[in-house]
Amino acid sequence: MIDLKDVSKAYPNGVHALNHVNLHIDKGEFVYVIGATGSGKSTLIKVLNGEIVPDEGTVIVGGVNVGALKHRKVPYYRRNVGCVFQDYRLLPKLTVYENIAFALEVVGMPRKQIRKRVMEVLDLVDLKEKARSYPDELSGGQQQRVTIGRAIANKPMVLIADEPTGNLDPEKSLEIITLLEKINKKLDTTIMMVTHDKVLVDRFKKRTIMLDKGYVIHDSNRGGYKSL
Ligand SMILES: Nc1ncnc2c1ncn2[C@@H]1O[C@H](COP(=O)(O)OP(=O)(O)OP(=O)(O)O)[C@@H](O)[C@H]1O
Repeated sequence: MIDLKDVSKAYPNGVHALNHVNLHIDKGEFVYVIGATGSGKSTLIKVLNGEIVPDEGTVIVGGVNVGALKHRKVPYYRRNVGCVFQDYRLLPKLTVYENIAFALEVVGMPRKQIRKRVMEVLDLVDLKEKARSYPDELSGGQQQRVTIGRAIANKPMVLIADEPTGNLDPEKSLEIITLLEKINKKLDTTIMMVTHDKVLVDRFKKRTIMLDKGYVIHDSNRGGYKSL
């Protein structure tokens, strides 16, 4: 599903954010990406979602050579890659229902189908009763569940979550990881989760990829910090 071959990226200031990264992630895998601040995690996400083009190497996601995409094709590609961020990024003037529906309107889904799909998604993220609420009427955990719902509404092949529990307390973090596991199992969505949360990584063990100064320094299937 995701294939990076010898991917390197340096920023104009000379920082080598990714160095000869090789990764293969199968369809349906759920992997953590960990590493100290500045180790290249966000840059890895950006080469995967087409935000930046690597200087060297190839990035293939679901058969698409992301680095070779023409600029105008990137938005179409992104429909297949759902993204969730630490800071939610919901539209404040739209309700929960409308926030999710909006993601489907922009891809041209017919109104009737949108209604059905949004209700399915609200059920999955367990927020049916909040459909008419606005983001600022929700807790952080609920807002993150809406964001996840919006990211998966269009049934992307890959879901990238950049520190999705970064602003949440341990109990809410647990809810989020459980929801992501449900999506991974039920929909077979490939998930890459960037995290600093040692407790989650140790408790919900998964393949764990560790970056350091732009290099992959560990890649362990056993999961948990102790396995690295
Ligand atoms: N736009 C940019 N221009 C110049 N340097 C950058 C840019 N973005 C990131 N960097 C540098 O590239 C390196 C990798 O940054 P990146 O944001 O990928 O790290 P990260 O692991 O996501 O860090 P964090 O955990 O703090 O989010 C860092 O040294 C950073 O300062």
